[in-house]
Amino acid sequence: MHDPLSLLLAGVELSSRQTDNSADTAPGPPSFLTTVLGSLPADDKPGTKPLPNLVPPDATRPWITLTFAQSLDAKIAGKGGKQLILSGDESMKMTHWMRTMHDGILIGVGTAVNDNPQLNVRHLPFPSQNTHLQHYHHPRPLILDPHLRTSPACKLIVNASKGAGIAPWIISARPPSADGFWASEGDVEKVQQWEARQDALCAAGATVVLVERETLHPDLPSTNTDLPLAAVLKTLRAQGIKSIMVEGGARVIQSFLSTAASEQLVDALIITVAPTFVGGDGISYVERLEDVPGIRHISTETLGKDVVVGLKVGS
Ligand SMILES: NC(=O)C1=CN([C@@H]2O[C@H](COP(=O)(O)OP(=O)(O)OC[C@H]3O[C@@H](n4cnc5c(N)ncnc54)[C@H](OP(=O)(O)O)[C@@H]3O)[C@@H](O)[C@H]2O)C=CC1
Ligand SMILES: Nc1nc(O)c(N)c(N[C@@H]2O[C@H](COP(=O)(O)O)[C@@H](O)[C@H]2O)n1
Repeated sequence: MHDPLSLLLAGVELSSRQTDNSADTAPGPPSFLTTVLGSLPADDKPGTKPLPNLVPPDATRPWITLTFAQSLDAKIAGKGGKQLILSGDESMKMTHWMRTMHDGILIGVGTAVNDNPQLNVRHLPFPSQNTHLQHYHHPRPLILDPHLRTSPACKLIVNASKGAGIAPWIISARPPSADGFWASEGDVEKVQQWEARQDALCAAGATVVLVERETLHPDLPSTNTDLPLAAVLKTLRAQGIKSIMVEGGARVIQSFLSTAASEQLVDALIITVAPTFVGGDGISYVERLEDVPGIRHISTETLGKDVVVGLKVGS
């Protein structure tokens, strides 16, 4: 039943991942990554600061690198959203180098709840002195979470409370006013529950960053609770976040790609393709990459068993 081939086809990791404890064996990011995104000035040790050259075309938003790992049949997760480790050791390490290059790392609450990720850089070589967290730049975790579904007991918050991670910012929006013309009795309760979740997250050490909902008809009740990406990015830029690595999941990738088809919102894409098939019941993103205007190939590299493709958008 669980022969190596079926496990491989299901995207299951076959060997245990080893953490490389030598800072000398892998002194810096793979050349593929520096070709696509750039590198730190020679005076700075690799991985210790976000890249200063990641500058967006205008000051209304941060630089956006959209990145994910997919199977040959373009799935990013298994049946029912089961988390799959698609990246091999080498491309996973590349992803961790990429994390050091950005001010923030953004995921949707679907990924936060489903994967309970750490979003740290633990696959990079340990420096001989100093702790991992002190040596490397760790990006600020950013979670798109309109209904505050993130658990106060998730790894991101617990790690930060132990001094072993950067506390996440939960990006949300206050629910529509409970005393407006369209409000119903249930709305009062919804607002109270949202406020209770906000208090619990803040008490656990997270920061809730509020975004104003932008709607064409502010007097009508909104059925779409997705946070407007342009407003999210503007808020984050105003809070000092100059570059963001967007790691998924499916709906967030879809939102960024569909918005990028009409306005420039994504600056670079780095896609890891693992030599495995997940099958028709796996989770995919449905937007078409070719619909993003100005998208162009920059570099491709084989890292272990995977192929990693780097693209850029705009000039
Ligand atoms: N292979 C890979 O590289 C990766 C794979 N994954 C996989 O992806 C899956 C999770 O994806 P998915 O369930 O789609 O969840 P997402 O992580 O994409 O989160 C989606 C949720 O984010 C909230 N949200 C707020 N604003 C927006 C917006 N503008 N656009 C989209 N979402 C918004 C919504 O929350 P609400 O519902 O509360 O309104 C929405 O349901 C998991 O299976 C995970 O393992 C994740 C990352 C990388
Ligand atoms: N690069 C990459 N390859 C995969 O195979 C993946 N499944 C992911 N997933 C993303 O990484 C998060 C997990 O991060 P930690 O290992 O907990 O630090 C996961 O939530 C996805 O965002 N990425």
